[in-house]
Order: sequence, then C-alpha cells, then structure tokens
Amino acid sequence: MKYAIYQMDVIVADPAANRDKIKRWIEQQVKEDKPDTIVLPEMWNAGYALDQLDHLADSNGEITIAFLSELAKQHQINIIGGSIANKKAKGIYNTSYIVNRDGELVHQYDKIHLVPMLDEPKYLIGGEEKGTVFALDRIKMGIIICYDLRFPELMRDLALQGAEVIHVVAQWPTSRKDHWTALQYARAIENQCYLISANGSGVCNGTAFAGESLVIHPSGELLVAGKQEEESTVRTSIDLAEVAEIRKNIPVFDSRVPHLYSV
Ligand SMILES: O=C(O)CCC(=O)C(=O)O
Repeated sequence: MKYAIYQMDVIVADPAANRDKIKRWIEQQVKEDKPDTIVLPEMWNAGYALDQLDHLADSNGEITIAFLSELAKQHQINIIGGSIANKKAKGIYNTSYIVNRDGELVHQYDKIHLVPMLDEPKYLIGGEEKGTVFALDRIKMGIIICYDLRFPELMRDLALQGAEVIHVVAQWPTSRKDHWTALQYARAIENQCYLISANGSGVCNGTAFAGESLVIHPSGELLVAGKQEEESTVRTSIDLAEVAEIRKNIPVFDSRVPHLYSV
C-alpha cells in the first residue's frame, strides 16, 4: 500500500481555507504518483483556536464527511482524515473520519484523552467509545489521536483486535518532541505493527508543532520521517507480510500472560 502523509501547516481558524489547501495537495499527490492512502493531521479544520471552536467546529461531521468522501471517490484513494473539531449534541469532540476509495465512511473515532496542558478539557469532550479496528483494502488498521499516544493500553487494544497498521494523527508541539518520537518507536516495537503518523507543522498562537511525521516498520526501524517543523509530504510503501514475519520471529503476543496484569 502506497502512502502520502500531509504534514500540514494548518491555517488557524479557517476551515474553508484548510479544505481548499487539502484539496489542492491531494490533486498534486495524485498527479505526481498516485497514493493508495493519504493521511491528514489532527484538528485540520480549525487548528488550535480552542476558544473559537463554537463557531468553527463542524456539525456532526457533515461538511467534513461530504468533503472527504467526494475527494476519495473522485481520486479513488483511501483517506485517513486526521481529525476535526466536531460539534455533537453533548459538546465539541475531536473526531477522526476514515473513508475508502468508494467514498464510504468506514470508521469514526473521537479522541479519548484530552490534554490538560492545552486546556482541552475546558473546550472539548473526550470520546466515550473504545477504539476499534477498521479495514481499508482489506488491511486491518487503527487510529489514535495525539495525546492518546501516551496511553499504551489504547494501541495494545487495537493490536489485540488485529490491527497491523496504526495511525497517529497529531499536532504535537516541538517543546515535547523527544516524547513524540520515543513513544512512537515504543508503540511500534511493542505492538509489532506499522506505525504511521501525521503531525502538524508551523506555529499556532506561539506554539510550534514538531513535524517529524514518522513511518516506523514493525521491527522498530524508521522508514521515513517528515522535516522538522516545516510543512512537507512524507511518502512510503508498506508490506503487510512483514508484520507476520516479525510477529513470528519474536512472538510477543503468544508470550503475553494477561491474567498477571492488573491493567
Ligand atoms: O502529549 C503531549 O505532549 C502533546 C499532546 C497534544 O498536543 C495533543 O494531544 O494535541
């Protein structure tokens, strides 16, 4: 499966301009070397304009789903739709939508863990449903959003459900960049899966985003990395046979002793 990852510099508080930017980026990728799957970063509709989300957030994902679905169908590509600020009955969530090549919505996920350091709990509601796997081109996959990366239980659960590729969509700041990279290596190695991340870049209200979107092989080897802090595109191909190979050589899942773990 051929991937193109958009390490996007999100325009703060301008969802229409961000949609336009994504549309043009996808057209460019398709023209250059058509990917099977593209990945967008976290909160790409509004950026981290948390105090303006009331009027910037999508409403039940209506605009976003129609937008992603149309692009997916038109270009026959799968879209891991990063995440958006999304107003639902109880408040605003940080929601990810995934659509397949036929433009069908195959999965949605609300970010479970909200970031206290960014005051997210003041503006957002944390997801109330567990993460589940979905399939694109018959490959079992999962997604988590940014701060979720600090909670190994979530990705382990996805791996135990059969995920072989796990996506991390983020707007992770440069100030904690070492955690961003170290945690991704750890999650890929312990779960023996491909880890594919799309981080934001640029600066929002004085916070610089780290970039360095990574693609990590199930062995823990780095396949490719985005530039530091700068908007860029990361391209890679993944081979699912390698997940089985690594899991056979180091049979971590067979060696687990769950009855001795309290979490
Ligand atoms: O955990 C961190 O240090 C960063 C998390 C974050 O920025 C986010 O979830 O948006």
